[in-house]
Amino acid sequence: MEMKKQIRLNAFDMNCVGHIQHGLWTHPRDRSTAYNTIEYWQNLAKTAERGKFDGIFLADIVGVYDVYKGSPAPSLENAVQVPVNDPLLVVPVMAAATKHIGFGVTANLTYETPYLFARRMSTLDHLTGGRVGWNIVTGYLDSAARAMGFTAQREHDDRYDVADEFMEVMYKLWEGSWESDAVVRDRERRLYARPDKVHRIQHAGRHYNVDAIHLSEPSPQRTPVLYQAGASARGKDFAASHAECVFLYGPNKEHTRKAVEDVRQRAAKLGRNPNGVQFFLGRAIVVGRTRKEAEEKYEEYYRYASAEGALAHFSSTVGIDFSQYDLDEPLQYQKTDAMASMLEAFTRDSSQVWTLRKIFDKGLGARNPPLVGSAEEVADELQSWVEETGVDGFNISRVVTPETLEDFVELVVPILQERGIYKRDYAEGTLREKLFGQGQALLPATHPGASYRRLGQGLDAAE
Ligand SMILES: Cc1cc2nc3c(=O)[nH]c(=O)nc-3n(C[C@H](O)[C@H](O)[C@H](O)COP(=O)(O)O)c2cc1C
Repeated sequence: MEMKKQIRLNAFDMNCVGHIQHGLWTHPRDRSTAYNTIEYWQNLAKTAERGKFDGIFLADIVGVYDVYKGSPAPSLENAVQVPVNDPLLVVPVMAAATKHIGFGVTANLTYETPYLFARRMSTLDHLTGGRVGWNIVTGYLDSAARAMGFTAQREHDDRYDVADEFMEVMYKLWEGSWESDAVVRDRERRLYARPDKVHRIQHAGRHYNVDAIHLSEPSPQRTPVLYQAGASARGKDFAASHAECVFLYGPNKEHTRKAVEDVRQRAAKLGRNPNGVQFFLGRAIVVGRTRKEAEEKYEEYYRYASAEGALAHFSSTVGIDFSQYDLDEPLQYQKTDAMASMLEAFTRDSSQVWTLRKIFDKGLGARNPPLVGSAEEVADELQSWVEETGVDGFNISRVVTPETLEDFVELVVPILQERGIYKRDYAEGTLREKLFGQGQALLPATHPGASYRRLGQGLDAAE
C-alpha cells in the first residue's frame, strides 16, 4: 500500500513574550512571560515531542520595531517581540529534555562573522546530536543597522548577495575544512586529529575574507538543515540555491501553491531535486472538541488581542508607519527596504483590495486569522492545504501558550495519525534524516554546499 504524504509540524515560537498574536500575553492562562526560564522551554519542547512534532521553529529579530509612530514605545508597551532573548541559547536547554525533536533556529547573518557563527552552529549540532537547523535571515530593520554602527540597512536585494557569499564561507568551513576521517582519537598513538586531513579554507571575497581551519570537528550533519523565509523574487532565488525547508505565509491557497511551485522550479533549474525543498506554512490554530467550543475560545482570546501591537509589528515588517493611515484606506504597493514580499502579497500579488481593517479584523493581534474549528475540521483544513498547495507542513504559532499547543497535541494529532498522514513515532537519525530519509545526514550531492565537501577515506567516500 502506498504511504500517504506525511504532514510535517513545527511549533513556532520566539524567545520573547509577544510573538505573532499580539496582546495575548495578558490572557490569564498565558505563560509567555516565563520565556526567560529553562522550565518554559523544556515544557514547550516536551509537549511538542509528545505530539511527535518534527521541530521547534524559533523566529528571531535583531533590532526593535520602531516604525509605528516613529517610536519603540508601542512595541515596548505591548511586548511586540521586545524584550527578545537569544534563540540559539535555548536550543541545548530543550535538547536536554528531549530525544528526537529538531530545532529550526533563526539567526540573522548580517551581523555575524562567518568564522564564529560556523562554530556556534557546529556546537549546537554536536550538543543536539544532529537535531539543529538554521533559518537563514538577513534582517529587515533599520533599527538593527543603527544598533550595529550603520546608518541604515543594506538595500533589499544586496542583502541576499551578501548572504550568498556568507553561505559559501559556511559551506567551506562546515564541509571543506575537516575530512570525515580527520578525527582518530587514538590514545595509544597520542593522535587526536590528523593534521593532513584538516584543511585551511581560504576565502577572499567581496564581503568576507577568511583564512582559517574550522574550529569544530565535524558534527553529525556538518551543515545544519537550512531553512529560509524570504519570499520576494530575489528571496526565492536564494531559497532555490540554499534552502532545504522554506517557511512561508500564504494569504490563500492559490498564492501559496504558486509560491511553492515557483521555488521548486527555480531549484530544479539549478540542478537540485525540487522535492529536496520542503515547505512549511505559518498558521495559528484555535481548536475545540466541537466547533462551538473552538469559537467560544476564539471569542475569549479575542478580548485580549492588541490592535496596536499588531500595527506596530506590521509597520516595521513592511517599513511603513501605519499610524498615518486610515484603517479603511486601500493598501498601496510602495518600495521599501523592509519585507518586500509581505507588502507584495497584500498589494501587487493580490486580486483583492486590502485595508488595514481587513487585514487585522479576525487576526487575534496578528495579520492572519487563525484556523478555528473542531479537531476534525482543523485536520480537514490542514489536509486540504497540503493536498491543494503542495506545502509539506505547518509552523503552528502560539496563541495562548502553552494552551493552544496542548490543545493541538491532544485533539488534532490523534486524528492526523488515524488518517495515516502523520507519524505515530519518530524515525531514528538526525533532523535531516528525519525530514528526508535514512542515510541523508549530510547535505545531498545536488545541494551546492555538498560540492565543498572533502572526501576522506571514511564515511563520506561511501556515499
Ligand atoms: C514567513 C516568514 C518568516 C520570517 N521570519 C523571520 C525571522 O524570524 N527573523 C527575521 O529577521 N526575518 C524573518 N523573515 C524575513 C525574511 O528573512 C526577509 O528578510 C524578508 O522577508 C525580506 O525578504 P523578502 O522580501 O525576500 O521576503 C521572515 C519572512 C517570512 C516571509
